[in-house]
Amino acid sequence: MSGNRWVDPAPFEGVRPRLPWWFFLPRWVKVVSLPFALAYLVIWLAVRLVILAAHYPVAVVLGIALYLVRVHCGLWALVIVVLTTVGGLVIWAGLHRPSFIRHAWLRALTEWRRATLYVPHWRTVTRLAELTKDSRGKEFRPQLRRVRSDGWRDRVRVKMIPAQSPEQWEARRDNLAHSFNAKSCRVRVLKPRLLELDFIHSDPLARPIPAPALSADAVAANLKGVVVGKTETGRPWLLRLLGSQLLVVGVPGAGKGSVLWSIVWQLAPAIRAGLVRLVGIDPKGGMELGQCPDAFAKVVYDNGPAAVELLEEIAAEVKERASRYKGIRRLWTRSSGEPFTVLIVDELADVIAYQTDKNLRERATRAVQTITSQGRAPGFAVVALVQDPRKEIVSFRHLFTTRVALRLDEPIQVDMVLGDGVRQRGAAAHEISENTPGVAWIKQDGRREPERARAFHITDADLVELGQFLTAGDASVRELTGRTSSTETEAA
Ligand SMILES: Nc1ncnc2c1ncn2[C@@H]1O[C@H](COP(=O)(O)OP(=O)(O)OP(=O)(O)O)[C@@H](O)[C@H]1O
Repeated sequence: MSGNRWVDPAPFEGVRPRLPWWFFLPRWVKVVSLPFALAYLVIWLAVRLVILAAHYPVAVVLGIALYLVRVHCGLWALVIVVLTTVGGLVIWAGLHRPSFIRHAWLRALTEWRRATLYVPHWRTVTRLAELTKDSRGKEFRPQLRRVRSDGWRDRVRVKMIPAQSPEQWEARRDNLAHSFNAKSCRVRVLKPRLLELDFIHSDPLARPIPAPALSADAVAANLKGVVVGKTETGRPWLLRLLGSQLLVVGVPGAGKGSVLWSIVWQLAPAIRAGLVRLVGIDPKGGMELGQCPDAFAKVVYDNGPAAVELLEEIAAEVKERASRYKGIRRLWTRSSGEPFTVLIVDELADVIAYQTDKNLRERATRAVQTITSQGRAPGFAVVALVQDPRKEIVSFRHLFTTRVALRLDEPIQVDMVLGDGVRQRGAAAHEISENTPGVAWIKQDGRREPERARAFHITDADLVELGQFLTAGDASVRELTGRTSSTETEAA
């Protein structure tokens, strides 16, 4: 007050303390509920301990064992046990490295990364990346679940908060990768509300993968899963040819040739036995397919009338076989007695888009469309290689059920090849290094998750060997190359 004038006091701006609801309960209610509250607390603590032991089994078991040794046997016994354990681990690693890495090293690494990286920073990172939400004074936080380290990547399971979508996590892949010291991060949906984040630390496909020995067993060739390389998880990269059409896209030097020759390499025994027939078109004058012409029943080194006629011939065969199969079989099988036909077109754009003659262009496009759309059942597969995935170049990309994106220049090209949303799930084909030709992202129709893999490195010497394998008998190939096929090794 100044003089007799009333001055309003400043409004109270402090945060009133929020007391918990049970504080206002009558005293007798509190006394009655106390044993129940204590029992609940004990159960909660026990559950937390079990969860802790499940997340850190190695540390918990080791810690308890060492503690018991120290208490019951003394300090020297503890030192001896520690030295013996370390010695045992070193011997194990020396004798059988893969099992040591799998059962000891990766388990320890998992617990280390969880304890030192993900648990301490999870709350801060999710808050700063705006993946948490405040509602009515309550914070909703995504839960950090199971962590598994594979060495080159950490798989981190996350339970999303209500009303959150995987896209929100996909949009923050880079933020998460940097926050957890990883090179990149991928988001996979395991089931509703449960995600798995892959934090990538190194590239398991950094080294070229040599071609395996040529198999002499023609029947072993599995057209539903031709092994053309290795995936980043260490499994074989299987490409489906039977019932599938394949589009391989990559900038010059991305390694399209290695995908193409890896397919031919694995089909070689079946080609030699007449179970599979290869037909090829190489508009680059034979620069690619001319390296092993013996693999092909028919091959044209041009994009002119001869190439278009070959395409039309195959299209006519597709229709003729399809009409014969009608009502007899729904999908080609070996018992049909006719060879499975693989049409390989190196640089498809030269045949259907860059063709100067409009008439030839339209005829070629029609024929390729017929083969890709109707060839599935009668046993025809197209393996089309192309550098430019734009719609103007290949207007019928959707007809290819398996799409392989090797190194590309721009993110938009990845979307064109693999389809919308696949890049956001981690398939960053535009980020594949120039130093790793043959590395690709693969998307198969019907499978949500894309796969990353590297094709075999088929060298010029391998192509010479392939040519000899296709024209000569096994013995001469062995003499020439000194390699033993996998089936022979098994037989031995
Ligand atoms: N899987 C692979 N592993 C290791 N090196 C590879 C692999 N694939 C290709 N390379 C190497 O990369 C280079 C380019 O490969 P390739 O010629 O197959 O690329 P491309 O995409 O077919 O190029 P272009 O479109 O110009 O024909 C070659 O030197 C080859 O030896």
